[in-house]
Amino acid sequence: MRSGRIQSSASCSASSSSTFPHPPCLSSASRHCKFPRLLSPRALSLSQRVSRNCLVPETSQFSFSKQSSTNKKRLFPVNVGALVTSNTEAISTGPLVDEEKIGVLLLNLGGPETLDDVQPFLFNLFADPDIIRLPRLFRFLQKPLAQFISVLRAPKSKEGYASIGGGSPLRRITDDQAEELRKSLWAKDVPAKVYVGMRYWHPFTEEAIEQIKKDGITKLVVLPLYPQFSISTSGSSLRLLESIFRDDEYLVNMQHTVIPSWYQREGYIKSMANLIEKELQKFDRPEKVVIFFSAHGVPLAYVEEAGDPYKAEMEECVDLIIEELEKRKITNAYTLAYQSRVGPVEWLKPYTDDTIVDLGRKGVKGLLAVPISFVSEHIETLEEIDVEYKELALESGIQNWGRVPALGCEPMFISDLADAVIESLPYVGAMAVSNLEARQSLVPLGSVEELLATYDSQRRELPAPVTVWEWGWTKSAETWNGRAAMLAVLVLLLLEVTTGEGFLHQWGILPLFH
Ligand SMILES: C=CC1=C(C)c2cc3[nH]c(cc4nc(cc5[nH]c(cc1n2)c(C)c5CCC(=O)O)C(CCC(=O)O)=C4C)c(C)c3C=C
Ligand SMILES: [Fe+2]
Repeated sequence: MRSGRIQSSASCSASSSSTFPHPPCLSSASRHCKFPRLLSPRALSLSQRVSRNCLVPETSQFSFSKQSSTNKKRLFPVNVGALVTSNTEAISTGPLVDEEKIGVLLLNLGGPETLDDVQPFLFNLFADPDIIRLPRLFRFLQKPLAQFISVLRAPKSKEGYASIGGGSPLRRITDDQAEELRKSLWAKDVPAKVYVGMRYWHPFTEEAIEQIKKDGITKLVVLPLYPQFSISTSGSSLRLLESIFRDDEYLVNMQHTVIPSWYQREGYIKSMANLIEKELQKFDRPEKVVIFFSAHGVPLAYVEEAGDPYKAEMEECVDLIIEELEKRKITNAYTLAYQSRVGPVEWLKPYTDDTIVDLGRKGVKGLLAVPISFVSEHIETLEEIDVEYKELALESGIQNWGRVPALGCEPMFISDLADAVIESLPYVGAMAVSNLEARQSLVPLGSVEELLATYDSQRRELPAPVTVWEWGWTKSAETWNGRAAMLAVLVLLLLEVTTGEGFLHQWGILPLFH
């Protein structure tokens, strides 16, 4: 088989990435930008607020100098004069002095730690308006609906978590990453505290923020632990942060900046390439193995209707890893597919399961799965890839299977995250508290709200990507009347679940879900 991107026939829908184009906006200039873009090229064209692809020229770096008289350490950004921005307030070019207390807030999803946590964890997930976005009129149903769906899904999810030891390893791994990042920052002379804020389980983002306030942090770098930005992950966490910040006098005055995505950083790309290179060597004939990038999916509407940059960022990320491998003379065939869809709405294609079957049919004998959207082991690597997809691959005629581990605490990766934090420090901007508009929109100079506004400005409702819609949320039902009718049915079902009375109980169906 010829090396290069494999075009799976499973990927032939219009929405697929089968031709693997570079998004037109991702120029080679931006691809070699060493600094995480604060706004994606798409964001740039939409907002016109920042007039470049890369906020920090490659020559830009920090130097430390000690004030001989006071022996106070100062951090000076060098070469910031070369920055071009129409929003000059966005960049704090002043020195960071000892009185500043730097904090780094790692944002992550969170996962149930025990089987009893599964249903409440799912409730939190489905209660998130960035996961199920209801029409404005029906927003009051968000929580009852989340309760209903979480109760329905819990048994299936519990099975999955039971098979990986009774809970998610996410908290432990994220805590380890936070500690390693802290050590790395200190080793680079940046005495920062690192906090973990989870979106759907402990330690919740609110808990992390309380600690940040107690510790008197004055400059905060917000770092979502997702390499690529999605409205459903980093976007959701940022939206939560926005609401916490807006209502709090301390936080409104705290300077912060966000690193929205960092998949293009050299340290991350090289770390991924190292892991792939190492795993390939475990095969008898490494050059024959297809490198199979499997990313967590999102519903297609997120990309096509809400402008989620996730797909474009994912494709560029794969390209960069492949380029790095090619530099090492590793020219295996490769492909990208999307896993973990829930519900009947269309998700990003090609789907991982379809693609595996397709590759088997095409005679591929060796496959190396590379989870690419998340940097910790979790249920979808440990169960979905290691068990379900492996089984499917073997059934499909693929004889040799391997899987690249998640990055976890890989030293080069952690060190690169520390560099990303340090490089972002000059962009930590103050909120103009006196400026009512700024206060309302919580846009301290190119941060949380600016990102949200850019990617998802209209906040349109999206089809709910959840199982409960399977028996009714079809394309033809996508009218207001249809939605209203379905919601009415849901309310009836909800009443039935909560009161224990109704037609499903009469027919003996509903107790199955308890
Ligand atoms: C980049 C990563 C992720 C994206 C994008 C994402 C979108 C997304 N997820 C759901 C629904 C569920 N996700 C669940 C678990 C889960 N999701 C991610 C990552 C992304 N999700 C991770 C890392 C995990 C696992 C955490 C762990 O405990 O190990 C679950 C629960 C598990 C299950 O029942 O399958 C659900 C449900 C949607 C609907 C969505 C986009 C809209
Ligand atoms: Fe998910």
